[in-house]
Amino acid sequence: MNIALIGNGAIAKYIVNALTGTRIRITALLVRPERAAAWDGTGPRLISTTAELPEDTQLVVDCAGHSALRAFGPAILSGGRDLITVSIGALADAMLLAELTAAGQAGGARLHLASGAIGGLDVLRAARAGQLRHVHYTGRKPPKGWAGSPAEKVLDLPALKSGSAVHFEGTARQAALAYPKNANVAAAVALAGLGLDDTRVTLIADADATGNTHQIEAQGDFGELSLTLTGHTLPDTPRTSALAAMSVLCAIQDRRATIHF
Ligand SMILES: NC(=O)C1=CN([C@@H]2O[C@H](COP(=O)(O)OP(=O)(O)OC[C@H]3O[C@@H](n4cnc5c(N)ncnc54)[C@H](O)[C@@H]3O)[C@@H](O)[C@H]2O)C=CC1
Ligand SMILES: O=C([O-])CC(=O)C(=O)O
Repeated sequence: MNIALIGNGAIAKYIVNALTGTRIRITALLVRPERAAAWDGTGPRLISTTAELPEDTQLVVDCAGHSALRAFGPAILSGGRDLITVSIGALADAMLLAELTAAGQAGGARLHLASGAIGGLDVLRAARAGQLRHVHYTGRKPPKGWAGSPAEKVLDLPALKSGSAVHFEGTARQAALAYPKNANVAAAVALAGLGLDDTRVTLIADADATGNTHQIEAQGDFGELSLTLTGHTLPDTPRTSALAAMSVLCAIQDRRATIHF
């Protein structure tokens, strides 16, 4: 199978590394123009437009973030290529969601949402076939994991040396739009379950946290779900859980499996 990746950051590096020497070939990395212009000819080819995607590319994988999904997603789908994304919070923008849906329908292609840094989405998806009454997601990271996010406006993150502080409470849609690099899990939980406007979200900076903790509390006709996942982060970034990168790899590998979840 031949795939292209969007992005060249922490998640993309994990995927490139994991796929090296396997039967899944990376045809190109879609990156910002200045990065593509500086390509030295080693490693996967660097390109900056979807028009440059090598013809034999069967699948594109977004590991870059909301702006990249917005910039490249519609053209990839309308061009007939399936797309896997981790930038799930971008779908909180109703116009982008409509654009991606129309592009997929026009091109006969599908957008697959990687499960990302959380588990339990299968429970929520099945549970909503009955009545799902309440879903609350709590995301907890060490202060440095929230650097560059709106948490900086609410808290003095470097000064938080012990204990924890809430810096966001609201809906999953509000969280996803305000925290593009930190609330994709909130959006995934919402899209799997009660939806972006009815899923409650709490985001916490915790000086005592050693990794990123994700909690789901849900109730409905199915019963009750209480899930806590304490994730290790990727070596390149204190912000991103390793499981997010692993879920992308899993989604890619699933494309080749005859029997899969
Ligand atoms: N679903 C989930 O559970 C998670 C989702 N994410 C999403 O994945 C994204 C990537 O995460 P990391 O690899 O840790 O970030 P990173 O900052 O290490 O890497 C992002 C890469 O994408 C590139 N990029 C960003 N916007 C671009 C654009 N418009 N065009 C071309 N290249 C672009 C950057 O230059 C960089 O190479 C995050 O921004 C976040 O939105 C991250 C963690 C968990
Ligand atoms: O990687 C994580 O732990 C979660 C994250 O950043 C997100 O939800 O966007």
